[in-house]
Amino acid sequence: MNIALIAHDRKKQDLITFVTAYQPIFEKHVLFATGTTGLKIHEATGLSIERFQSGPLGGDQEIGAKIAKNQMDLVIFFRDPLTAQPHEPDVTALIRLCDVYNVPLATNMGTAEVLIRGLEHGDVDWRAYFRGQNPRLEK
Ligand SMILES: O=C(CO)COP(=O)(O)O
Repeated sequence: MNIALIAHDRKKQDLITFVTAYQPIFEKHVLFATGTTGLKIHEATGLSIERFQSGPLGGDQEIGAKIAKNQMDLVIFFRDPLTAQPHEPDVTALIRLCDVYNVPLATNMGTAEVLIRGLEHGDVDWRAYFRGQNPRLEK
């Protein structure tokens, strides 16, 4: 599965902690991230992550483009609900595209726990069928 990892600055440590806790699961999938988030997760875990631009410079939109092309299966986006973001329209657009394409989206750690355990349990396998692929054959 293709998984996008994104966190606003005050949520980055939470996401690093989360990915570290579930690293054995994340290792089985293809990871993408906005620029700074991806760098920090890579530094903390050594996981291989394809990085896009930093969020304020267009990274959210790049991930949105992959969603629009049916190339993203799950999005974990730890938003900071208490800090205004200069690129708020991009954040809103990314979340909107997840809803347009029925891509599972966690915007906080509580939901991310449920999603990642469900992923391991095969509950997201329907995404691969949706893409016309066998979920057991792809990384
Ligand atoms: O701003 C972001 C998401 O909206 C995240 O971007 P960075 O990962 O580059 O900090």
